[in-house]
Amino acid sequence: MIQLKQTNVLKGTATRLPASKSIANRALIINALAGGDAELHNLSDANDTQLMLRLVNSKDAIIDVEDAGTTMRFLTAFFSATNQSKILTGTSRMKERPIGILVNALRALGVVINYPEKDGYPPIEIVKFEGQKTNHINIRGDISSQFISALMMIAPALPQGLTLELEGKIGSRPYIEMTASIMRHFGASVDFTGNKVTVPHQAYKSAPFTVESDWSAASYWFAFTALAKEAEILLPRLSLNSLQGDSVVVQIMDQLGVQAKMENGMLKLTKKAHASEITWDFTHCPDLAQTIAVVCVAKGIKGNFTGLESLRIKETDRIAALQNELKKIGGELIEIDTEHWTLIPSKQLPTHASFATYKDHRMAMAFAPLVTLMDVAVDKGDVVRKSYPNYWNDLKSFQIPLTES
Ligand SMILES: O=C(O)C1=C[C@@H](OP(=O)(O)O)[C@@H](O)[C@H](O)C1
Ligand SMILES: C=C(OP(=O)(O)O)C(=O)O
Repeated sequence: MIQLKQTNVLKGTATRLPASKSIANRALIINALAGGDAELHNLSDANDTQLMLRLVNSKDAIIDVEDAGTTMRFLTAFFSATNQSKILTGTSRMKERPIGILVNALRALGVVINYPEKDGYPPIEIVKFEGQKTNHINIRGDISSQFISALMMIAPALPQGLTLELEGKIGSRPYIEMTASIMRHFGASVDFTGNKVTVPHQAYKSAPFTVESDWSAASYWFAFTALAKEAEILLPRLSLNSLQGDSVVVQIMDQLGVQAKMENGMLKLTKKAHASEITWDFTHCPDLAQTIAVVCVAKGIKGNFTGLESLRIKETDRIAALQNELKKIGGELIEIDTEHWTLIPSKQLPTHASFATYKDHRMAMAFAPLVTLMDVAVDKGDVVRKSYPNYWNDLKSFQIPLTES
């Protein structure tokens, strides 16, 4: 349990803001396919990236990805394309996160894959790649973009290359663009236009690469700024012109009372006036939804949200987790229909609250900024290691009294 004492003036620098695990995990896969000798700078110390770093070269027969979605999906494609027979497994939650769409695509390509436990879910057993059977695959775009990114990254290594036709709604599109962009950095030609991705067979080229800071992690500092009485927070190594779709947090938080400006190479966050209601579609930035929901509830801002569907299959069912925990501060997340949610803000905040985290790093990190308004307890605080291992240390550096028990 992490106990935080109310602190409503925040001034300083989040010096340990991590590098993006999404970017790092792509660079690690592509570098391995390129021969593995590129200099990769600023790799994240996040557990998801540390897992990828270790597992991509592992000679073990059983690969445990723990709770890392990208590591699971990207390695499934990587070990398939490189014809390494492996069993990939993970936490009990990972065994509930779907992988059937990716496995079906790999099977169509010519990979023999079995499900040792439940059809459509990890663990999976990669038996062998029998040779490429097709170079054209139709794939749903609405469950997880990670399946598409995984296939794109191995496509140059496939003898016939690969065309992917994305069907239905495409979610998390910026993550697909990010994949294309990092592939191009490593010398690959990729075309992603409309709903079609085309990647010819080709060799990746080794090239030095530096990972940007993580915009999803930065979102929590926007939340601290939005909720504090006074704030001036500096964030290092962030680029406004980012590969990361979550940099859209600048526009969302502009409506929620945060001004963000580049100053001397750092992003400076200060307070400004805010709207009384916000309408936002999270289809392309699902990882920001928890941060924004907490800020809206605490600041009395009504939310009209769409694009939350994929939240149900992340580290936890994030819709259910938000509904439970927002209630504790007087907020309500109401499902209007399968695509629309209304967020009712709090009329009166409590003086203290204790939050469960559901083994989800983003539950812990999204609720912590409430410390600017009340005493906060966060259960199982070490979940942050997935993406931002130094989160609590960064909070301490802002003089927020913190005890662990
Ligand atoms: O490709 C990536 O790095 C990611 C894609 C998104 O997942 P979905 O595509 O499943 O929405 C996002 O939620 C996840 O944190 C990271
Ligand atoms: C959904 C997330 O990660 P993943 O799907 O890679 O486990 C996340 O970091 O919020």
